[in-house]
Amino acid sequence: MMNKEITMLDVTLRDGSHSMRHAFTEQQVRDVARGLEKAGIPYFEVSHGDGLGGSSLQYGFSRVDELKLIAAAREESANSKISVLILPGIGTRKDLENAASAGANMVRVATHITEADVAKQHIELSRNLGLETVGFLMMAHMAPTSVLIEQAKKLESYGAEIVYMTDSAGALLPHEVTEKVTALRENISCKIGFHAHNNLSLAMANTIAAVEAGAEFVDGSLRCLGAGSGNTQTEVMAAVFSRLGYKTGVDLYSVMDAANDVVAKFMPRPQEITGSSLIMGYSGVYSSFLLFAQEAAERYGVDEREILVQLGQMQAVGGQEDLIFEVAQQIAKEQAMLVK
Ligand SMILES: CC[C@H](O)CC(=O)C(=O)O
Ligand SMILES: [Mn+2]
Repeated sequence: MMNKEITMLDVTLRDGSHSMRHAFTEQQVRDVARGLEKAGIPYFEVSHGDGLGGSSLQYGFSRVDELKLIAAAREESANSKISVLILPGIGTRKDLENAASAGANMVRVATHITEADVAKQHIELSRNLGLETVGFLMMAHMAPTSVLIEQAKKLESYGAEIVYMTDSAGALLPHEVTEKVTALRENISCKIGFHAHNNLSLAMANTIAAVEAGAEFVDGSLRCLGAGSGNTQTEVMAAVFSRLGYKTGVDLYSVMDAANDVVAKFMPRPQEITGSSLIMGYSGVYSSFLLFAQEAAERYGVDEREILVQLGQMQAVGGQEDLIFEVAQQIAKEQAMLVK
């Protein structure tokens, strides 16, 4: 039986920005965009890893201005729609207007799982600009399903047309995804999306669980290029959903070519599940903290896993990147006291 449709959204050029230390060149973006367009990927996202306006000392400076990258991607894609991510408090109304002028069709307004209230203004603006509008709830493992539902209802009431549940830490297990997406399906009427990270090697399994429970939009990245161990692998997802009898509209060989002939050629390291990214999934730490934790571990001579475990215990959230260095410094101090 081949009927059920799902919509794939590729985040290589946004979540992959974390893994690239925000150093995408215009040529890389053009090549990936052309590959995704050729493969028939219906949506792909282009922004700084931390969303519009993310280029900063706190999150890392972009090598090339994201508006230039969005405009370049637009030139390469006639059919694929371009999404941008925005975190209220980082990206401004002006950033959103500029992204729309540069060619964005969709805006995903991202907040921590308990903070949907702060998305209202950006969702309303996005709707007024005529953009497809998504509410994107991050770090979903940190709240019970009742809170997820309450927050999703808020996003829907502000005008979100799609609500995403985001496993930012790659910490959710398949039965938890099933339970949460089922509850979303029963409680909101807009479409549901799911975004995974592969820190526990569960991104594909969790994405299947989400779709079987009612998600219609699913994120992936080519060769998993994304924060932590990366995302559900786009080209694998195209193959798996085809085997499961879903229609994606994506051409398998072309999307494999984009992954292997384009992205694999410039990615700085393979997206493996290392000791650290495994701990991120295990302890529930924001995937984009990975490279910061590695840097902090090196600077203070401590085990990066210790830093991540403590960040998990502290329930650190996005925006608290400076905490990573404070925690590393504290661990180093404690270790020095023990030696004395
Ligand atoms: C910092 C934004 C973040 O990378 C968004 C995202 O993809 C996630 O929470 O997984
Ligand atoms: Mn992500």
